[in-house]
Amino acid sequence: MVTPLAAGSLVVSCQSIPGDPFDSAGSMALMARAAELGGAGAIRANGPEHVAAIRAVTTLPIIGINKLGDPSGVFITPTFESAAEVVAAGADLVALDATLRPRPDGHPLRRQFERIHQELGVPILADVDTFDAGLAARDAGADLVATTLSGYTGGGTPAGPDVDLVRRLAAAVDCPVVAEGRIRTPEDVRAVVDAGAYAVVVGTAITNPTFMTAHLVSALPPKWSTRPSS
Ligand SMILES: CC(=O)N[C@H](C=O)[C@@H](O)[C@H](O)[C@H](O)COP(=O)(O)O
Repeated sequence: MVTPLAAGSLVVSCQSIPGDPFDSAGSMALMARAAELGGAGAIRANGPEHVAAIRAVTTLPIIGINKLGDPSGVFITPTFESAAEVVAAGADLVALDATLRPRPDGHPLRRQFERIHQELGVPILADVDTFDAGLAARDAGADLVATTLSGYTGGGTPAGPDVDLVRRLAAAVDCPVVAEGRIRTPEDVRAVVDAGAYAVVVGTAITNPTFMTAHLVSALPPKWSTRPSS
C-alpha cells in the first residue's frame, strides 16, 4: 500500500502525558501547528480526540495510534476497533504494537493487518522492539516498520536511540524503516539517517517541555543550582 509518509521526513510525535499541563487535545493541536511551521513532514498522535483536533489544523499526514489498556503489555492500538477509531478521526496511517507479545484480543497480528488494509484502507506502521519482531511484522503485511518499542519491553531502557536496530532492519526488510524512540539531538537524527532510516520520529525532545526542563535541570552542578542570589 502506498504510504503518504514521504522519505526523509521528520515526524513529530504530539502526545501528551496524563496530568501534564499540556495534556489536552488543544495543546497537541498547537504543538502540531508549531511542528508544521518548523518543517515536520508528518505528525504522530494518540487517540481519536487528539487526532481530530490535529486534523482540523493541519494537512500533514497523521500517524494515528490509540493507546489503550495496560502499558506494561500490548497497548499501542491493540485491536482493529482501536485502529478504526483513529482512522475515523482523520489518521492517514495507523501505527500499532507489533511486538511478539500476546495480544489482548488473542487475534494474530496478521489478521489485524488484513482488516486494517481491507476495511480501513490505510497503511500500517509496525512498532517493534526487536529485529525478529520487525521481520515478522513485515512478513505479516506491515507497510513500514518502526523501532518505537526497542528498550521498552524488558531488559532496561538505554539513554539513546537503537541505531543498531535501525541499521539491521534497514538491511533486511523490503519496506521503509522508521527510526523512533529517544531521538533527542541533531546527532541522534544523523546517526539514524546514516543507519538507513526512511523517516525519523521525535516526540519528547519537542513536545514534552516538562521532561526536557527536568532533563536540563539535572545537568546543573549541585552547588550552582543552590547558590544564593547576590
Ligand atoms: C514506548 C512508547 O510508548 N512510545 C510512545 C509511542 O507512541 C511514545 O510515548 C513516544 O513518545 C514516541 O515513541 C516518541 O519517542 P520519544 O518520545 O522518545 O521521542
